[in-house]
Amino acid sequence: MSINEDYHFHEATFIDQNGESKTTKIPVVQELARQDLTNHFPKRFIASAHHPTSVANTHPETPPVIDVAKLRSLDGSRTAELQRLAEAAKEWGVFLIKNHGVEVMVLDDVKDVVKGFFGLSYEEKKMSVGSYKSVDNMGYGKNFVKSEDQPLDWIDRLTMKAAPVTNGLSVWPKKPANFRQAIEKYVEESRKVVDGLLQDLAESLSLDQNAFLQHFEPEQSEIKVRVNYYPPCPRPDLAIGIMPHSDASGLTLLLEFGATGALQVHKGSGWVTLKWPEDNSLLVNIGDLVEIMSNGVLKSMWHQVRTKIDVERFSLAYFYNPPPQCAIGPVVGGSSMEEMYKKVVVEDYVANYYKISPTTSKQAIMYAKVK
Ligand SMILES: O=C(O)CCC(=O)C(=O)O
Ligand SMILES: [Fe+2]
Repeated sequence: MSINEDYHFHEATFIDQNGESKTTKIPVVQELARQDLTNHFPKRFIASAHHPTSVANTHPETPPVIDVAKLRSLDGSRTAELQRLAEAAKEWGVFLIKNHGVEVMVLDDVKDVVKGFFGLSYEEKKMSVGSYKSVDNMGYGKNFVKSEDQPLDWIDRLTMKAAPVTNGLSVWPKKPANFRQAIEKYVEESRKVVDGLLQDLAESLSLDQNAFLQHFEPEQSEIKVRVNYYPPCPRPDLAIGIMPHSDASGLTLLLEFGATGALQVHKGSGWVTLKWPEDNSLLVNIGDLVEIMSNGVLKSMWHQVRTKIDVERFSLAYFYNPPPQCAIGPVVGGSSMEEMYKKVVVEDYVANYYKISPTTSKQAIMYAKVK
């Protein structure tokens, strides 16, 4: 069987270094993965030269687990849990939450519709999903593609704007029929969780409880939902699921299922593989915008996703941002701390992030740093 004819392509349009608009075709990884690639792994997916695998630690670790029930309790356990939260957020930039209050049924429905969507044929997926024209990195199959020769991620993805609700931009899949309903229910429930965590994080840093949350105006704040599907990969030594990046969000809430032990965070001098049981815990990571608001006391997480040889993995990333026109800057809470970041308008920050990404190091945040 020829490896050139039996899969479809996504199209990605980008502006090249000469300012010209280019379109490149990206294989649908889910279909590519069904072929026997052992002896001719496609060159465009070889990322190992850029991201050597040897630096990863071989013993996966479970990130700190924060008990949201304790954070909400009225007894002494709240203070101790706030302290643990501050340590986790500062030391890891990422933590798991349990007892978060999002119901198991809601999570199960999300898992079902996501699996259902990726279970459709390519034609059905395309027919089921509308398109975002000229909106960066949104829609089905779009990726951080900025050139013909960059290594491609071993991933198929679908990104939607879940809030504010707009009629002009809609890529909600029509199949499975309850896709939108299931994700919107999850978004509604998770929002309470992330709003609470934004307050807890501020409080844990001895700031006013609403120091971060005040920017997340309920009607205009943005929630993007990205569904990631990583098919089994015959060469995890060569390909990467998502290349290293930080998220251009305030907070990101991540649900993973199918497999664990693929997300890696950069900690200390190397990559740490994160592994956790599929027990409906959710992972929270600090995004660039909270790094700015916290004046760098919290650091957005530099992370990447590895591929796995024998199992497929799914994740759903929920990116929570203040309204696009909102200006954010460091909250130093009356302390004498020098401001290390400038005030930035959220949409300008995000536009710059997409303009320069992908990057090989944490560069996007430089846009907001005081030189
Ligand atoms: O799949 C994951 O674990 C992480 C996904 C991610 O980093 C992203 O979508 O930005
Ligand atoms: Fe990410």
